[in-house]
Amino acid sequence: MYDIRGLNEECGVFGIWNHPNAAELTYMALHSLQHRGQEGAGIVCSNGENLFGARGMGLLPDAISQVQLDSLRGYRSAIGHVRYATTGASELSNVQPFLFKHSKGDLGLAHNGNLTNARQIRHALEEEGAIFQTSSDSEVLGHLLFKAKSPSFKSNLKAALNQIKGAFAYLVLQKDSLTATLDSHGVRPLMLGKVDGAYCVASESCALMAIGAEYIRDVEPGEILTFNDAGMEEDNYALETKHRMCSMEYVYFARPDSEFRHHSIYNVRKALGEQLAKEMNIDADIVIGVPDSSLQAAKGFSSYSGIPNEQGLLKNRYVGRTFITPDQKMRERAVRMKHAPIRDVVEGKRVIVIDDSIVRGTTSKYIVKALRSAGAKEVHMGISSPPLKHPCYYGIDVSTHAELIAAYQTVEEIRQEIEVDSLTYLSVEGMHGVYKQFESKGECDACFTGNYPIEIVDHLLPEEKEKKTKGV
Ligand SMILES: O=P(O)(O)OC[C@H]1O[C@H](OP(=O)(O)OP(=O)(O)O)[C@H](O)[C@@H]1O
Ligand SMILES: NC(=O)CC[C@H](N)C(=O)O
Ligand code: SF4
Ligand SMILES: [Mg+2]
Repeated sequence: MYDIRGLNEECGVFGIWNHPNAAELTYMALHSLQHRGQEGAGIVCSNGENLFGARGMGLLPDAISQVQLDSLRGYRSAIGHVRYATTGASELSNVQPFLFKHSKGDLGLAHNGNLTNARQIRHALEEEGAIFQTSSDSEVLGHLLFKAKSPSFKSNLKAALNQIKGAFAYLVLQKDSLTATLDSHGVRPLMLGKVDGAYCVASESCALMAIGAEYIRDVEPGEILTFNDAGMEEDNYALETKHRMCSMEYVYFARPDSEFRHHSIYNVRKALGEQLAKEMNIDADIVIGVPDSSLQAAKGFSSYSGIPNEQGLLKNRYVGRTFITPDQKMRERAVRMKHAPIRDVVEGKRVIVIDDSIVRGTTSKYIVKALRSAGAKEVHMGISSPPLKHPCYYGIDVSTHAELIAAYQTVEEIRQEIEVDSLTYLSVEGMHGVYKQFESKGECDACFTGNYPIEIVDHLLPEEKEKKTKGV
């Protein structure tokens, strides 16, 4: 299976404590997080004594059947997960939440992110006799928790969290508590909410809205929230914390109706477009966005520049993931199926087309050709994020160096390759400036700058990533 999307998402998690419809609400919330992962989904529930789970491959309705969901009805606490693999193959054993059966008590585990020292820890644990059930990085936390000696779960958890490195929003379900925790840099989003008096947490606030929950606040870097029958306990495990929220969450990954720090992603993307217009001094007749994720940036570009915003491209919403071979020719065909120009809108016009990113250049190359063949007089391209030059090790499948066109070509070379009249990327400073306007306290920008905020211990070698991408 090959995914024609240029950028792949990165898992979503949801958890709820003490609600009579825990499983159903988790299912609904996962539906709203489906854009974050389409390879598999699962739910683990607690009846106050034991844990039970259902999981499967594919989109949520394929992964969890009505019969399975019915079997989880009536349990009062649950965690759920939608997966896009970053470490470990795309197969059922790696679909989360993981459910550990142990004499110390059952434990459910759901993780969004990617650990950068999982291989090292796993190797050490295997040397001591541990037997792993999956090839996923996420499983190591479970082993560290069961191996710990203290009678206090909290102190075992803190010790384990201080051992793992990387990006993580982890949910841990036990018979008497639900724990939510974020890595010390807060790379992945996690939101706290409340519905009918029950606490819940979700990767994005759109999932809270979907179930009618109140969105209370964002979970902070290094924070541990414990929910049990006494309420919510706020704590933290990290000696040092920094805010390094993933820049690409704002640019592309999160749903536009989601809010970070109570500011909508919609408005952030519009502001990215405005900032791009400030930096891109090109005159044109119309500005169009590449649907869907770049429509807000195009709106922002238009409102700052005064150039009218039109819908010049139509997206076939039924083309997403396709089962095609990963050669360039088929990829190009798939992109052609996905976007169609509207001739009446672009004919005879000087067009500025806005996209949020260029990964391999497949989308932009096709779109430029398509706009020209529909009669566009000039085609200028504006990208509402800086050039993607480095892979991501923190839970997003931002390709290998070899697949990132900006890793080995200058902006002028890319301009020539995609055959566009001009090409402008948003500056790194411009991007951070926009996030500041929305009360963000600091962001990761490693895929643009190569400045990785968290140590990468395991170093997934480019060749290995290549193999993974090709499903070898
Ligand atoms: O340079 P490329 O390799 O073609 O990748 C870049 C494209 O990938 C993403 O869109 P994608 O098609 O994944 O999904 P979207 O419809 O959500 O924008 C991104 O928004 C760009 O349009
Ligand atoms: N994208 C993610 O957050 C994936 C979680 C985990 N690293 C996995 O591969 O399953
Ligand atoms: S490297 Fe890029 S995609 Fe990965 S967490 Fe940092 S900003 Fe996000
Ligand atoms: Mg796109």
